[in-house]
Amino acid sequence: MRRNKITIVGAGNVGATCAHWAAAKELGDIVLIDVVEGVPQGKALDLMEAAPVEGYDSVILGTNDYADTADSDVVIITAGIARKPGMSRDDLLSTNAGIVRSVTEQIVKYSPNAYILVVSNPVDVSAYIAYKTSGFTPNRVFGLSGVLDSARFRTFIARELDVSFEDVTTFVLGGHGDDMVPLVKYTYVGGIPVEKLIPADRLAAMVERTRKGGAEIVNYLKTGSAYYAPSASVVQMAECILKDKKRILPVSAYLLGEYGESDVFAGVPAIIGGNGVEKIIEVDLNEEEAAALKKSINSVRNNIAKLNF
Ligand SMILES: NC(=O)c1ccc[n+]([C@@H]2O[C@H](COP(=O)([O-])OP(=O)(O)OC[C@H]3O[C@@H](n4cnc5c(N)ncnc54)[C@H](O)[C@@H]3O)[C@@H](O)[C@H]2O)c1
Ligand SMILES: O=C(O)C[C@H](O)C(=O)O
Repeated sequence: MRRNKITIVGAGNVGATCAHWAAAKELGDIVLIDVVEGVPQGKALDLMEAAPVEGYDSVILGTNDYADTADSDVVIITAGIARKPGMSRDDLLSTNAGIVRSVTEQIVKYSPNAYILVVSNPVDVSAYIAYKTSGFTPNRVFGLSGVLDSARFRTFIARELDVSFEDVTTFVLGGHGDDMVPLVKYTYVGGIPVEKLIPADRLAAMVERTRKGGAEIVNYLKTGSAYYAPSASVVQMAECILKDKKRILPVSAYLLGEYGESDVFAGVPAIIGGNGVEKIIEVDLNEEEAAALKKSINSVRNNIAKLNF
């Protein structure tokens, strides 16, 4: 029997931590690849040497050679630079666009049947680049945004109410930027609408904190951005594909008319299973929410317009 094979491109903070979560969940064998020689090899070996202690059976290979990634089932792209205090995610575009494009070319060459999960920022634009470069169908290329953003919102709500994190469900629409759209009206705590439990002004403050959640961590770390919650989030997306879980998760997906938008990536709720993005779910939005979504998607479009596609 063949094990699942997961390639993680970029062996930095997010990539290495993805390998950690994926191994701990025994999602399959893992290849960690980076342009820097020695780093993926060292981190992969270190992580594999934790296997006897932790009791997982994932073989973890570090490499600089794409031939080792051949026939991957899922590829997670984390390659590129991260922002520092004072920068926006969009400031990363000029560097990361070329990296995502060249990485995608290599992935497609060696793993023509893979699902590609994009993390590198600005993620909605990076996912667009990976999608166009790969030539894959849209269900097979999508990006990390809403799982992370909604995990932040869930965390703030759970701490406010001192309840289990697991009991809070919500989702976030739009691009993974400061104008993302957390949806209070679709937020529940143990099945109870959150608006019945938390006053409107407190919720508004939590929505704002969620929008700036990435920057909050960057301002603490100073040298880079968040990686524990991001890597846990994208590994959950990989798990949904590999186990055909059909969970409804907010992901950055290619829109073909949904929410009135086309030829753009943006965060939307979708069924994620063995066929990747199996169905995008459209929810009712009031005028204010629809306008906020349009604004957020327009900033993704402005960045896409800077690319040569
Ligand atoms: N979408 C999200 O929600 C989300 C969340 C967290 C981080 N990110 C983004 O993920 C990216 C990685 O963040 P990080 O904290 O791991 O950064 P990092 O600097 O720790 O790691 C990036 C790694 O990419 C490698 N790399 C650079 N060019 C490469 C190439 N051509 N091929 C292979 N590897 C290459 C670097 O050598 C480095 O090891 C950043 O762009 C960051 O903004 C996105
Ligand atoms: O904020 C960043 O630059 C990284 C990531 O997109 C995040 O939301 O943590």
